[in-house]
Amino acid sequence: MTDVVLDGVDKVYPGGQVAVRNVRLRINAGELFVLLGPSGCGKSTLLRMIAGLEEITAGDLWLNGSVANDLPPRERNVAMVFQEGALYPHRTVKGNMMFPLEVAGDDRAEAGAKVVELARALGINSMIDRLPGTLSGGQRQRAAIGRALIREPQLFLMDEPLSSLDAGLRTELRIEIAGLVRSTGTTTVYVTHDQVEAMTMADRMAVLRDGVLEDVGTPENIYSDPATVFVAAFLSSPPINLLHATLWAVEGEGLLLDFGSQRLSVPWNDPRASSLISRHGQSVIVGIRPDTLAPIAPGSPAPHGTVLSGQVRELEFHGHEWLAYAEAGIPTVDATEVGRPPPPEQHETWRPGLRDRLRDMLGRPSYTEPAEEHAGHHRRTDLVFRIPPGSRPSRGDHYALRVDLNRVLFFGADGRRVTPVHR
Ligand SMILES: Nc1ncnc2c1ncn2[C@@H]1O[C@H](COP(=O)(O)OP(=O)(O)OP(=O)(O)O)[C@@H](O)[C@H]1O
Repeated sequence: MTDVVLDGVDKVYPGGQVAVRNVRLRINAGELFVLLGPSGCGKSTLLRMIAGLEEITAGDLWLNGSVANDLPPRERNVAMVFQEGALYPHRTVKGNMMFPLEVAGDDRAEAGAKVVELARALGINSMIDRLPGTLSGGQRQRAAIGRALIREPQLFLMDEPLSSLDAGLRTELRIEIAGLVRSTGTTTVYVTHDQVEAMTMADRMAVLRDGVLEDVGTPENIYSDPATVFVAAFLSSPPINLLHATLWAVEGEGLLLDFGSQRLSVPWNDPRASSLISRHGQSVIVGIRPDTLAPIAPGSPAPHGTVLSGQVRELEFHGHEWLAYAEAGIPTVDATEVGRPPPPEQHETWRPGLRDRLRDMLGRPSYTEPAEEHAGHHRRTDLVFRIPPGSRPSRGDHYALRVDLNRVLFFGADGRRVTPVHR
């Protein structure tokens, strides 16, 4: 087992392409650690630097307490599996798995027994005498994983090993891989762009964007307490509602989230109020996951400041629930835009009527100043929410939705969380 530390690591490819920027990360010995992010964010580059297949431009890589920047790959005791695990086509599964042991000069009988044992754990023991060309994609990947693990590496690196398989097989194999590497205790770094794979497999995970580490933590941490808008959006399926609001501190009422046509209010006794008040008069991004919105039966009372409403425009039936897309007249934010330079046509949206009323109430001259920050690119789109099965919703229906304010997330215009992130 090896622990891996990346200390301020950069990668700039010849030609100037910056793939990884100042990554600081500790992967603990024995951990199944997932690197998650969209295509091109630098996941493979980071993995290849750990393997020694790519030079580190700046910063240090530590393996087991020693700087390993210049350590040749063969001296790192690392095994790697790629998207298409390359097997020797003229060797059987057993021959492929035996190969690393043969090279190391291991006893043949002992090596053979080891291969059979691992093949059994991987569910391919009945096909160890077959050639790779006669196997399915999933079986080939199992054999490639077997060949990588047979040497009992200190560090196991996997680069999207399931991405060429169909959905059912991916689900089956991800459970098996996680079980296998946990049972061996091998430190494993697993790269994927699939958030479900990351959340279901990882002990801890990191989310990368444009070569920058946006967040690191357990899947539970990152899902419920994301550091940035990008992370919240990347891990949300169905998509998180990211609503643009202006935040006003209103005496006697609480922190008013003004969405233009609708409002919510966070009471003063909410533990986040002390952080939110510093954003008085500014743009914020309010993150509301669909499972944080509950349809209210017509006529049922709801506490003041906890309800949003919309008219259903589209419906999707998912068996265990309906997913509704409702027009709510609220400007929404595109997570991929936040934290990047704003488009030139962007401008602050605010309501002079409300601003004037609040100025009168609080007597704070700052209301007359336009907010300095901008929260990404605003579009008027839909509010996504869930409707329990058994209902018979229709397009055009009006819904009032109770918002679980405790689970609402607040981000600044730069995409970072306004309230403290707990790790
Ligand atoms: N050899 C190279 N020379 C120049 N640029 C490269 C090279 N390899 C990768 N890049 C660039 O570095 C960035 C990160 O690439 P990388 O392959 O690490 O991303 P990734 O997150 O693994 O993407 P994917 O999921 O699509 O494989 C990309 O912009 C890519 O175009």
